[in-house]
Amino acid sequence: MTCLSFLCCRKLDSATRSPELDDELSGVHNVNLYSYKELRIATDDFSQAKKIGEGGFGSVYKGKLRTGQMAAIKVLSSESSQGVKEFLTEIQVISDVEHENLVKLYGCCVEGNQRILVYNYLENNSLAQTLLGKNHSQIQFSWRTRVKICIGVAKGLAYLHEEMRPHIVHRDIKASNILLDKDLTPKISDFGLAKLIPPEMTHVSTRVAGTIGYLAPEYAIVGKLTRKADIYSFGVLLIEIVTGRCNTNMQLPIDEQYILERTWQLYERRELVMLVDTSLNGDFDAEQACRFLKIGLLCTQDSPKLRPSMSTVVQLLIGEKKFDENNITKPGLISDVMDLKIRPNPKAKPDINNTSTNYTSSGSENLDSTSSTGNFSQATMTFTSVYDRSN
Ligand SMILES: Nc1ncnc2c1ncn2[C@@H]1O[C@H](COP(=O)(O)OP(=O)(O)OP(=O)(O)O)[C@@H](O)[C@H]1O
Repeated sequence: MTCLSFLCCRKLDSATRSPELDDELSGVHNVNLYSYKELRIATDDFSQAKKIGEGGFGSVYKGKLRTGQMAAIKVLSSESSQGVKEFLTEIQVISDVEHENLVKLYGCCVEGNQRILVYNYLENNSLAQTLLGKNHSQIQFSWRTRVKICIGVAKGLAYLHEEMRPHIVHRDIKASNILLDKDLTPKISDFGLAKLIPPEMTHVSTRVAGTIGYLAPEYAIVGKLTRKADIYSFGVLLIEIVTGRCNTNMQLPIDEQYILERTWQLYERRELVMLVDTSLNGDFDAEQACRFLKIGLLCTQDSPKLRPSMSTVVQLLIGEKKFDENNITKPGLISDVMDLKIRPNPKAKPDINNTSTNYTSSGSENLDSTSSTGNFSQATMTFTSVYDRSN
């Protein structure tokens, strides 16, 4: 294990490293550099038995490091040039980040074609596989635990948005990116899509990346990225945690398929309490649960200006601050990939080099938009919208 800032002094695969990669790495500090050999030993040669997950950019293995620490070892798929970019972004972004509700990056491995990230191993998997993937988990998510998870995620995001300089927008807040440690403390993971927003800028224009179902309308349609896009995704996640269901479920009756639409309907009928996860068997604080659902609606307002900042969300969740219900209007909703094709921004100028809509899945799940389960909506996607003018 070597400190990455010494990398340039070592003739480590310099023949196979691009000058671009060297450039990117020279700016990265505070990250340990692991040899491929150490990680191969830790994972029994990346054996199936040690594999714990598969994400959009590669496979994840569990392994014991030489120090005795358990680690989650994420091997980037070697064909993906986009993956290398995500890899470098992830290192740059999280090497400086330390917070109870953010996954800790121990270090990385850059040898030959290998790009590997080494994280703190979290014992209790992701919210997607536990809370929302009910059949595969023994974990009981009591109301207290859910409150702790919602507040923890909100604090982690508030830290990225407001305490980090430059501000960090995560861009892919969703249930599969919230991991749980042995005490069910939530940790936000997967910073590969993160974007840094310098303090003087209000937003950056970017190729859209994220997960349908969690995407803020203004970001999905014209690629305008601000912290408010994460706040929208957090609102969707908050409602998922209270209700115990995925944001999209095509197997439900038509007016219940999209969780935001359903939440709005029941809010208007003053019947929000009916949405709370029935597996709690009524063992929850109804006032608090309805407040959380209303905060979810506030976070997912169509106009980004109407969404509260994350530090305000934390205060609202813990009851330190109150909100005016008159401020809640119908949430914005992107329900279908097709929406992205047919709703261009009339003010934006098209880029002549980039006039087609190009959806590239980086996820491992079924991206067929006719899928009856609606699973496509939970995979991370990157796509270039018609009016994208950026990177
Ligand atoms: N630090 C970790 N500790 C324990 N398990 C982890 C850790 N990181 C990832 N995993 C497991 O590996 C799986 C894949 O993670 P990864 O971040 O690569 O993709 P994802 O977020 O599920 O999907 P996508 O990249 O398409 O958004 C996770 O769902 C989780 O089960």
